[in-house]
Amino acid sequence: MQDARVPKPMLSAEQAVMQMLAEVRAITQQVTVPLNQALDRVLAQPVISSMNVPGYDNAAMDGYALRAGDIQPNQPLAVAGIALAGHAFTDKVPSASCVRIMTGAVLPAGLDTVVMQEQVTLSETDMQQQILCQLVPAVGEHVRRAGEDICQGAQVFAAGHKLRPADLGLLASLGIAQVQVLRQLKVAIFSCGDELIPPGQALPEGHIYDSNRYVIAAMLQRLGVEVLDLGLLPDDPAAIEQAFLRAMAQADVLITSAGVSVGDADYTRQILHKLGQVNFWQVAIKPGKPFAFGKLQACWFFGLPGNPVAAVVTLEQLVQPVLRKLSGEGGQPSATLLKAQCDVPLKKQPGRRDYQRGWYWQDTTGLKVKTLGSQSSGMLSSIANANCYIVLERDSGSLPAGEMVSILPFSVMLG
Ligand SMILES: Nc1nc2c(c(=O)[nH]1)N[C@H]1C(S)=C(S)[C@@H](COP(=O)(O)OP(=O)(O)OC[C@H]3O[C@@H](n4cnc5c(N)ncnc54)[C@H](O)[C@@H]3O)O[C@H]1N2
Ligand code: MOO
Repeated sequence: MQDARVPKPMLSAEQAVMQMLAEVRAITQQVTVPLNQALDRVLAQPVISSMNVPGYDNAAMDGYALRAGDIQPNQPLAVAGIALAGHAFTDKVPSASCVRIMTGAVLPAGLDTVVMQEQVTLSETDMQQQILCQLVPAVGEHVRRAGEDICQGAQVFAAGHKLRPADLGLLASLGIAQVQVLRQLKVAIFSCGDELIPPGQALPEGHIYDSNRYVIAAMLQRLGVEVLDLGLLPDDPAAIEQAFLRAMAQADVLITSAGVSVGDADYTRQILHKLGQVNFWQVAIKPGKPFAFGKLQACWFFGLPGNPVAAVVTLEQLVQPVLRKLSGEGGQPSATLLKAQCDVPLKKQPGRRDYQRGWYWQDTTGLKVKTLGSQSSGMLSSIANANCYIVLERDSGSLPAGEMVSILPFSVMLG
């Protein structure tokens, strides 16, 4: 067993993430879900379009469909009929004629151009309507061509794509009513500690409310995984071991918070060593230094630090990429660091990369950011009131107000 008192070399966040990513493999089981339940699900197979979208040439504007070559100066075109969306227009259109057409209606055979109704002068003689074009249109103007959005046979999405709201619309536009996706990753969570009380109950002296379970469950929901909440446990080895065994039997992943630092009163560490292989790491980030990762038979284990903000930061920055890989997500979005001018001085000690909680906004001179109150890793208000991290690299010390700093807007897990 490792001796918790022996200082370990600190890993960078990138090293920790790379080591974990190298170990895990994506789940492979597939399920079929109807489109209206497919949001945030990961495609198990590529989607190939079996049709053109649009399926036919149609009008992009309300106006008149015509042959551009028929337009001669001061020569009106006779209106030969009307083409409405959803209704076939089958009449042959004589030369030097046009058809009144509505947006989305099929372009009548032989015609090649639509002129907006605002750009024609309409007149009527002997029950016959006719138009005079005010401008000479380019051939094909205001016509949406068959297949110009999506071509029959084209790959629309690759396997591993996580479906977003617009994607569901696009699949619907192809007539796809259900999709083959990977089953959801099942993530068990629990909180543990004699000092913890569930919200809604009276708080005895020397106790705090269990907040980590609520933040962690909500962040996991945002990621689109299935959450198995095993509740709040006392510091009782039998109860903790039972919860571990349940997670191992029912979940792909177990995420706990607390018990990963050097304190004495944690049975968690002993039980983890008994049930599987778990490494206790020191990661050079603040907050979030103590962190555990390993495997309990077939169940991956992530031990987040107990301090609430440290739990949030490690879940978002270290665990999120691994959960995305386990869920089968390909081409994970890389976090985009932005530059902003910091309105306030920042306190920092060199040694770890800081994820200070900040609020950024745009003003006339560019992006600005400020911290909001204390940066203690026990204070959830520091993250609840923030919309980004101010990322200060390992070697950096304190900074005066006015410096340009790197900011990392919150990911979907916190946004
Ligand atoms: N001597 C040292 N002490 C500590 C170190 C260290 O390096 N040397 N690291 C500190 C850091 S950094 C962190 S972070 C914490 C992490 O400790 P643990 O993960 O072992 O967690 P605990 O000590 O059990 O709890 C820490 C803190 O979090 C509160 N907590 C725990 N669970 C919850 C919950 N579900 N909801 C709300 N709050 C929770 C707990 O009451 C403690 O206050 O260790 C430092 N110590
Ligand atoms: O993880 Mo601790 O301070 O870094 O809260």
